[in-house]
Amino acid sequence: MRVRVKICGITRVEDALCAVEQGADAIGLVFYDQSPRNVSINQAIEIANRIPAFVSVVGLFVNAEPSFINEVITNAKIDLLQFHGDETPEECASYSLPFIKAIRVKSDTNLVQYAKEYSAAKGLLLDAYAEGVAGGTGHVFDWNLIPKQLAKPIILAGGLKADNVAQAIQQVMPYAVDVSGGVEASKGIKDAAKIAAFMRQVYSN
Ligand SMILES: O=C(O)c1ccccc1N[C@@H]1O[C@H](COP(=O)(O)O)[C@@H](O)[C@H]1O
Repeated sequence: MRVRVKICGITRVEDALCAVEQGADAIGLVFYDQSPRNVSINQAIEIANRIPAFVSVVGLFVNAEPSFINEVITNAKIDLLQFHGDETPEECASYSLPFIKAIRVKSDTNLVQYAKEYSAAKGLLLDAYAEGVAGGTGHVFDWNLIPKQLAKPIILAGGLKADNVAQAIQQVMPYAVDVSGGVEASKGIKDAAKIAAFMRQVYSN
C-alpha cells in the first residue's frame, strides 16, 4: 500500500497549494497559541477553502477548550482532528469529526495499551517525547520502540526530513508519515524544494 503523507504546520495558502501540487494527502493546521505555526480561524478558513477534493485538512489541537474546537470546526472546512495533548479517549470522541491521537513516545511508552484505549481513533500519530514541549520539536525518537503489530494505523512523525524518511518507512512501514519542521525554510514557512525532496524520498521505497 502507498504511504500517505501529511504536511503539518501550514500557515499560508501558497504553502498549502505547494504541498497539494507535490502530492500530499493531507495538510495540517495548528490551533495552538504556543506554537510558532499557530493559525487563526480566519487563516484556516482561507487555507481550507483552497484545498481540493481528496486532500484532507487536519486540525491540530493541544488540550484546547471544547468551545474553541467546536468554533473551529463550525467555521473552517476541517476533515479530521489531531489531538496532540493529554486529551482522554472520551474527549477525543466527543466531536462531530473523526480523529487521530498523537502519542509522544519515550522508552517506557506502552503503545499497545494506547491503541486499545484510543480504539475510536483513525490512527495513532507517533511523535518524539520532549520534556515540556507539546510537539513539532524536530526530534527523532527510537523507531525500535514501535511494536511490529499495532491495532491502529501508524502515522510516523518526529524529526522526519528528506534525509531520513526513506529509512523510516523501510523500518517502520507506517500507514503515513507526517512532517513539519523538516520541510520548512523557517518556522511556519514551508520550503518548496524541501517538500519536493521529501516527497521524492517517500516514494523512492
Ligand atoms: O508544529 C507544531 O508547532 C506543533 C506544536 C504542538 C504540537 C504539535 C506540533 N506539531 C506536530 O509535531 C509533529 C512533529 O513535528 P516535526 O516534523 O518534528 O517538526 C508534526 O507531525 C506535527 O503534527
